[in-house]
Amino acid sequence: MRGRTVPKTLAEKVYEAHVVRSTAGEPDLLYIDLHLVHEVTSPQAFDGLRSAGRTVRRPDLTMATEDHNVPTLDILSPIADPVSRAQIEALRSNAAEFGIRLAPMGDRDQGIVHVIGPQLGLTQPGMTIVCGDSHTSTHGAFGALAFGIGTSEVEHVLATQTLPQYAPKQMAVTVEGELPAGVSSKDVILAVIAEIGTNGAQGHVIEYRGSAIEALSMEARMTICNMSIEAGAKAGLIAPDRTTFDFLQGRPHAPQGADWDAAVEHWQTLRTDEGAVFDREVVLDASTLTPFVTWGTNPGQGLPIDGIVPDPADFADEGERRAAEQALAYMGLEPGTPLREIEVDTVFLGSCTNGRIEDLRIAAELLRGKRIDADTRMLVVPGSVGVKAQAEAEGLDRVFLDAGAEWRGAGCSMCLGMNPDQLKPGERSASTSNRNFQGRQGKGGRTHLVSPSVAAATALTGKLTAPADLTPAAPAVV
Ligand SMILES: CC(C)[C@H](C(=O)O)[C@@H](O)C(=O)O
Ligand code: SF4
Repeated sequence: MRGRTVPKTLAEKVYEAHVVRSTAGEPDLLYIDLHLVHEVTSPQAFDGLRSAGRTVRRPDLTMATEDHNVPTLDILSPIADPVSRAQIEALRSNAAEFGIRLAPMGDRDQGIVHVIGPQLGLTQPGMTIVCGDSHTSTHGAFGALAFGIGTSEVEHVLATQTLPQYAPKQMAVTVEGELPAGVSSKDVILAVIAEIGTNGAQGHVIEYRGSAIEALSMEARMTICNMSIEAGAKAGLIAPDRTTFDFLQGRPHAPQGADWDAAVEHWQTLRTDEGAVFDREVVLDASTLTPFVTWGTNPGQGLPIDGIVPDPADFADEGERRAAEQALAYMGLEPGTPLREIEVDTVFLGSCTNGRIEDLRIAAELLRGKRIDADTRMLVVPGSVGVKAQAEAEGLDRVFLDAGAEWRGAGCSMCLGMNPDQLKPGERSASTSNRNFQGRQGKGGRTHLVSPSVAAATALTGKLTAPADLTPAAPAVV
């Protein structure tokens, strides 16, 4: 009888293919295929290399960009904030000293680290990808095992191109059926986090699968994988398929010619085996989902937009009740208020969650020929210079400007306000980013996480609004 191999998940396959050393009682040593670097989490790592007299082991597998601190207006003037300026300057001198490719402000490849990796075709199926940034999970949309690391680990990867790791647990999020019109992958992931909580996937890699996931574009898949970390997951991934290969083909770093064919042949094997065991599984019916918005101060405090601000007293769990009380006090919200009645000052369309071309197209379609609410400001910040150029080639910048929105340069921007794009104390935003923590978008700022279409609809009315609310009711049949 032939021996049977144990069925494996996709994440297990990618992990095991990269183990270069495994010893009982010790972490495995994992080979890293791609190391992305930005200015916030790298300065001490380079300092460490320098003081140990070490070099970067594989500069060719390392790529740096400026994103968190970059101004989105007037990028040619010196950065006013001394901390921001120092981080950018440190990255520039470190990249030059250690021979690492850098996309600085003004470069055509500059942008948010998780937007440029896929855009350049650096992100590929089956890879291990790390970055000193929690939203590295974004790259899992290509069937890569991609996760955030700390600054000391950045130093380790720079020096050795490897990382000590323990095998993560496996979780499946299966979404079957068809998403209703106006419901996006952002709503799916907000619904998942609302269901399992911000620690629900702790220690796990999530594989997203099912017919609703397979039907998503790469941009939409990236949005879902991006927020895996907000459910506490180590990483999130999706098996590569035709959609993945079509997205990658022809990109600057994608394999070409015969190498491309060989790569696709290999990538097609990157699937979870029949019978592979997951430690946890969550199943969602796509047809029941609606636009989701958050009302609180963590990404799990979200509800369908048809809902009302919850009453903390209704939470059975003591911890959740306290968290809800604190969240409502910070957010300045009263229990029972319909979510649709919440007025915002600012709409932010951008970030590594929803700052890609498809996100801008979706929002622009809703704004075309209309004016945003007179008391609401809308900031549109493309995720990269490449996304900005593409949007301008399609005339989307005009659509946003004609609607009264601001069209900015590429970067993280108001996602976390490390640059001048911030909320003032007490101001409220509808934001397509991924975190609604206290003070995240500026001290005292209040954030409601939404999808790009809810962001655009909200900009038009000045209140949290679903795109379907804008469509005039169909005439009654006589
Ligand atoms: C600055 C960086 C370390 C941080 C992260 O790791 O996620 C940032 O990108 C964020 O989104 O909060
Ligand atoms: S856009 Fe936001 S979430 Fe993404 S890397 Fe930048 S700060 Fe972090």
